[in-house]
Amino acid sequence: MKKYVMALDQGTTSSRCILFDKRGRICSMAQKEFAQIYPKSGWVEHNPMEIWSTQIGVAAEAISKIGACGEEIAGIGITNQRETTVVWNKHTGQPVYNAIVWQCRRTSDMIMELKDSGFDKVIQSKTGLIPDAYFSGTKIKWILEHVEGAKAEAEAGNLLFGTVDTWLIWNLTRGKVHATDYTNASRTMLYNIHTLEWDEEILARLDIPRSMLPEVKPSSYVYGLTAPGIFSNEIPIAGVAGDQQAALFGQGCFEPGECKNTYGTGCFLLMNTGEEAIQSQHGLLTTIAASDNDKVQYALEGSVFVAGAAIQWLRDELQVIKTAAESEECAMEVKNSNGVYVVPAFSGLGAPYWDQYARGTIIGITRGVNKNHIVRAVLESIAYEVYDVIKAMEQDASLTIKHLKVDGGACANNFLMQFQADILDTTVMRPDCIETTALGASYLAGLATGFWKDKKEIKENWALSRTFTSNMEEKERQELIAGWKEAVKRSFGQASYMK
Ligand SMILES: Nc1ncnc2c1ncn2[C@@H]1O[C@H](COP(=O)(O)OP(=O)(O)O)[C@@H](O)[C@H]1O
Ligand SMILES: O=P(O)(O)OC[C@H](O)CO
Repeated sequence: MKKYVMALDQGTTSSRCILFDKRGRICSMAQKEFAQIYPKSGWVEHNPMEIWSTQIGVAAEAISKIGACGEEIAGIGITNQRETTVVWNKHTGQPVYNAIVWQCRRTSDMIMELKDSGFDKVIQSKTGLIPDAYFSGTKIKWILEHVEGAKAEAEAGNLLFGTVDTWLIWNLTRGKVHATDYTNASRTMLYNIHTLEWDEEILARLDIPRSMLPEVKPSSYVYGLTAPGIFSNEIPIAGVAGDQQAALFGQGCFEPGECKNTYGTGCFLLMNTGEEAIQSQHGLLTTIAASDNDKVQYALEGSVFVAGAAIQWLRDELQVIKTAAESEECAMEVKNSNGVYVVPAFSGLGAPYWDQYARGTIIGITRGVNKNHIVRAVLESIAYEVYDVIKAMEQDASLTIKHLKVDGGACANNFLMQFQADILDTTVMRPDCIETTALGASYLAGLATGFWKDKKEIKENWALSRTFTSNMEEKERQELIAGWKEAVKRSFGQASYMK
């Protein structure tokens, strides 16, 4: 009997596996962090073999923790850090270079060239994206231009490209399936989100051979079976979606106007816009949302590059906290940030500013500022970043967001959630299950394999854990926001004059 759906959640900092039951409850979970590689300032890489080994390792661990067997698993849903780029040899399965991570800034100058020639407009109208080093397109170009022999091998049809979902599917099927889903394809900057095809004009401009690209399939669809020996039996890979689109689905945001915000390494606000691909006038992206059939749905997205990563920076680099959770205690020790603002533009700024050359900035330091003020200012900065993207979304969609569904690791922080509600003057709703990314992927797989009947059944699983409502006076809110806007301005363009 089928008891579980297995979600493989390959995030920026860790690989996770969760087994969910029919009611969307977590039955088993295993997680492993892996190495972040920073070869140069602004560059970020992962080892693709470590992505694979940690992901398959946590899958085995989650299964054995509860003594489950392969036969009890109805299907696998894959969800992943998006845009991160892997190129490998299709005969040996060996990557030709490390995975270039979505946060990596190494192709900023390539993007500037595209902008200078006006090609950014072509890209935006076809892909829905605001050209940036964030997306996969220029990362592939960089690998082909900088790895010895890669260009010729790619032209000879020997190299394959994939985002992390594709890399995992390839390994799970031992090279049988080279595919991705609509949501991940829509983050490559190579995919026309209106015609649902790889775009020949953009491929030609970036000099990327079409033969490297995976087939594109719906998010809820049987991609193939795991190869013999991977698990105790062959399990269908039946759901695939980029992590932010999976979270939107996992939160049950199926109708136009419904939105969620995920507080993970970065922060990603997504609003379902149904069959309409709205082009933002305020610095947001148009992207493909996950759906339960082969009919494509769209979403508006505000992508903030650094959120929980700033808490990790406090923990690992500054070493002012020992655990991420300790940031909440520090913030509550002080009444306010004592005039300090932190802009965590470690990887430039994404939505709504899109400044590739912005860098991290701290302003307002006086002699009385202590570590708790700095920690508090970092947490507050996450809420301000979200404020900026919410305001952009409200303008684009001509509506007011009165309730915000949240998820992701950092939404466990009560101080942050309260400050978020204060700054937005909006009710923040935290569900019982904050692992909605994994949950969304499992829903997609469970719908494709008949484990769940329909979206109605899924929606009934959503349960509220806690709401946060605003306690702040309007005057204070406006003063704080004005200070943030000033701080953001100071972060602009720093990398361009510090080269
Ligand atoms: N209690 C907390 N307070 C603030 N940040 C937290 C807390 N717990 C986890 N985080 C942050 O959340 C992030 C992990 O969330 P997760 O959703 O697992 O991210 P990802 O999928 O991007 O790896 C980390 O960056 C961590 O610093
Ligand atoms: O790893 P996460 O959860 O922060 O998500 C990363 C995003 O998919 C990047 O676009």
